[in-house]
Amino acid sequence: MEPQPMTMLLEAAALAMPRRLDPTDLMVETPGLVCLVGPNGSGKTSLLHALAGIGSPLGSVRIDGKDARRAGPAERRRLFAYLPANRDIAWPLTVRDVAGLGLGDYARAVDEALTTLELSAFADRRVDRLSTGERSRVLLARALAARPKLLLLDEPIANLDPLWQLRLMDILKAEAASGRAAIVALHDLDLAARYADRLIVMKNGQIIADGHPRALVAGPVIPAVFGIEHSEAGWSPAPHRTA
Ligand SMILES: Nc1ncnc2c1ncn2[C@@H]1O[C@H](COP(=O)(O)OP(=O)(O)OP(=O)(O)O)[C@@H](O)[C@H]1O
Repeated sequence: MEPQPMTMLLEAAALAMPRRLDPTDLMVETPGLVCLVGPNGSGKTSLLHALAGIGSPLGSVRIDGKDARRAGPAERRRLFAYLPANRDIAWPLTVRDVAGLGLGDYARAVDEALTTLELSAFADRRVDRLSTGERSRVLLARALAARPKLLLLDEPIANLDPLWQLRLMDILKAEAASGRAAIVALHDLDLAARYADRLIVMKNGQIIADGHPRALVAGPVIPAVFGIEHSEAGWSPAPHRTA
């Protein structure tokens, strides 16, 4: 059987944020889990912000042919969900309330997402009384519950324990396999190499490499960008930074 053509999902044309992100063209197709890696300050959050339309970015973003910037709130929820790096929510609301914020028609999907993130037993607890990792899972549940075409996730595994880091990457892989796209900023190169379908490497507000994760992680770009080197023991600082 002929392979099915992939759906063009996201097209970001000359997307930029002055002083934060250089003009960037990006096309992402479904299904796909795209990991963004790069040193601190390299522009991962800025790229996610620009894609999500946060902070008056320049350029245009089209998702399945629709201009994401012109979409109304309900349409935006179907197009994409954004998980910020800062999950420090201190609202006196329950887990179920927060997971369903702005998702009035999605009660069942919210319950399913709470189950996926193993939060059902917490559903009536206040989010401001949860641990940091638990709060992260609540906001992840909200992102998944909207069932958007595109997930934009900033360091979703930060604050998660090792088991939940792996579980979340499995969940994201399954989400991508079900026809979505996810663009995920990550600092863990090994998880990025293991799970991503595509790896984008950023430096100084630019995409400097974009390709197959294992090939990129085994090649010269990552060591040069981060100033690290790989051995049997894992990653370690390179004696002399080359980038
Ligand atoms: N609100 C802002 N206004 C101006 N410059 C900003 C703003 N936020 C970030 N920057 C700058 O933009 C650059 C990219 O920051 P960004 O947060 O996108 O990096 P990052 O790759 O996500 O970093 P990290 O790994 O530390 O989260 C940095 O030099 C940062 O100082």
